[in-house]
Amino acid sequence: MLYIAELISVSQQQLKSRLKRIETSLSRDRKTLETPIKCNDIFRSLPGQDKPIRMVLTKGVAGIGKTASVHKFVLDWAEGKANRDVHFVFPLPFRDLNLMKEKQMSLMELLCCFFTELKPIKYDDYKTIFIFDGLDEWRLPLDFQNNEILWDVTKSASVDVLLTNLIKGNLLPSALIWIATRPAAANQIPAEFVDRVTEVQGFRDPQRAEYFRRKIKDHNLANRIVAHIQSSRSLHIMCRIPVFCWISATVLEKMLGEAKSTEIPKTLTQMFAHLLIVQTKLKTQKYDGKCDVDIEQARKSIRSLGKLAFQQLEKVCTQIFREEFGLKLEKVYSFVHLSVQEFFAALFKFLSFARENKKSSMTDFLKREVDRSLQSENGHLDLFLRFLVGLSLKSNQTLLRGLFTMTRSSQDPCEIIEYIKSKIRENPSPEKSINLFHCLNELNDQSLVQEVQTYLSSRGTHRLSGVKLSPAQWSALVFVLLNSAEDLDEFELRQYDLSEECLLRLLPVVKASRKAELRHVFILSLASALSSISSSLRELDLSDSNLQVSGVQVLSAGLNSPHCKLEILKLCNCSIREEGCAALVSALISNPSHLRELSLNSNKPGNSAVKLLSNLLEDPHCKLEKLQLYDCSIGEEGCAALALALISNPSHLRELNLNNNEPGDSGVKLLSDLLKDPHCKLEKLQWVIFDE
Ligand SMILES: Nc1ncnc2c1ncn2[C@@H]1O[C@H](COP(=O)(O)OP(=O)(O)OP(=O)(O)O)[C@@H](O)[C@H]1O
Repeated sequence: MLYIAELISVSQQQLKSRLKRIETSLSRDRKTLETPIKCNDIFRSLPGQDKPIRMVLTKGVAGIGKTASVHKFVLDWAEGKANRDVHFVFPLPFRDLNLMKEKQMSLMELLCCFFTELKPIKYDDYKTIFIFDGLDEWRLPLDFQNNEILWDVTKSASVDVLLTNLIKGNLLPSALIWIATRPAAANQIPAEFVDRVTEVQGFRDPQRAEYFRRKIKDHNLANRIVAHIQSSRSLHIMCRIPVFCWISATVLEKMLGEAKSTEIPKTLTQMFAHLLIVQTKLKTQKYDGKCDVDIEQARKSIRSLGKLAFQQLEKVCTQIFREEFGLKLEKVYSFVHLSVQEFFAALFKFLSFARENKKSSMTDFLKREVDRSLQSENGHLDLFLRFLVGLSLKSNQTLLRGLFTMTRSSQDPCEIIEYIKSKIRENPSPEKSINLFHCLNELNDQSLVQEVQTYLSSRGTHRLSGVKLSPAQWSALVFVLLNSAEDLDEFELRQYDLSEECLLRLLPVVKASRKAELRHVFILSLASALSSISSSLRELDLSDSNLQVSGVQVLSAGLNSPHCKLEILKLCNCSIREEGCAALVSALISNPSHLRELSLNSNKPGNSAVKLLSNLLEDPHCKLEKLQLYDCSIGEEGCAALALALISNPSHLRELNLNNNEPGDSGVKLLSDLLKDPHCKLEKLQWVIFDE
């Protein structure tokens, strides 16, 4: 273990320059703020985390690779490459569990149904993992409060009762549980039962390129596809999601591989329209053994698939086609991906309108669909709407003319563009307005986006200061920032405007960033960002804000939320006094906070608050590893309390900065003794004392 104790007398000038150096080196030291976890290590605690992990909730948007991660986990275990200490892994997709939703059975019977070779044994004696994939597809409520309590694995109940009891740990308490879900359904599992929340974040640049190079055998072609995707902003963004990589690879391999030059798809509708053409040709050649597509037959099957897709989408029943042998060898069919279903549904709706509805105009039809999608709370019609407006464009209809004859001429898109913009101006939720921007993109309208891009194009800080943005422009800004080609690693409010309005408007961007710097701002709204289940904020710097007691209290409420994932909190020079400090400590002490680093430099917590802080360090929930209390007027009493706490066993603290305080002789003595104590885990302690 490395002890660094600085007990030196230096002049104030020297001290300042030393501290400057320390600060500079600290700010250069930008560590990864999110901890990447390999899927095989999903139940493994990270260094410094003592609590065993029983229940993991993994979130991720459609097609990002949740099921792929689950399959990899099971495969590696089955091949003995990982988790060799685990005796049984039971993958139970929610989609298949739906087939059992009417039945009454015991957990044991349920398992024997899925795994026919299974013998009823005492699973409590074995290390067992249950994996439930696709919570978003589960069709029954999970009533954790009112469902009957079940302890016995041989006692019959409905499947939802079995599930709530497994998740709560009533049934097989030693079994580990992994649930994967799209974000919208994640809140069905109460946070108190979840030990770890992870997120599948898809491909970053190198992985995207690797995907195409592995999938496409011809190296030159693979490189051309990678270059094309990099050159198109929208494709580049879409390809964060592996399923879009698959679609893009299928389409682009064909298009770029052919000698004749066609316009390369840039929007989602274009890409899916090409996918339909490519797959229809492929089916004709591969399964029908013919060269030319039988147009009539293709139309018929696309229409039938479209009808099925549309009807099931309306019922929010999700998921071109995959055949599986599901339970008891019944054949189960599903769309390869929800987005494919959404495309088919939109195509069906569009063709039906074009064929049947002679009275109403296309624009009125689209307006009604825009309204319907805005009313849907869970967003299940969002992508459907994007495809629908995309299909209304003449260029996309021309693309599909080989397969369909459009009996109505397409209309000028100006009117529907204006209607969508008017809806954006009405300031819907950020998710809804982002989808409306995607719709504008499908209609090749970039006007609102270009407006805000002119503000953003000026480099430097405070670009929006003094600028009055309309609600639509704010939404456009959020859209641009969320869809920027670079991954959102760091958000700096000062780059835009240091106002509370700016912060509130850009909150969706703050939530999506891994790191946010919001210096000089007084924020009350932040608590909502911190406590939101979709918050990915790991580091927050509020230094130099006049937080006052109410500010700290609101912030503490955010910290108290089980969804808060903050690991690093900097509150330097925030006028935090005793009461504020106490609120902070009580938030951190009462819940399993993730905070590892806390900077309270240049505040005035007072001795009693320092004592509370010391209690916090002794609390078994506290995971703090680094505490900065530079220039906090801490006297002998405070130092003594801290020293005592650090001798206590559970403290994880590795670094403590007490520079520029007033420990007095006895404080200094206690701190020096502390370093000799075998219980103290400190690796770095600083208490520079300077001569006035
Ligand atoms: N790591 C990966 N490497 C290559 N392909 C991948 C990877 N992850 C996912 N894919 C591809 O993306 C498709 C969608 O992935 P997957 O089904 O795992 O997504 P999901 O997050 O479970 O989506 P949903 O919420 O819609 O069920 C897969 O069929 C596969 O083709």
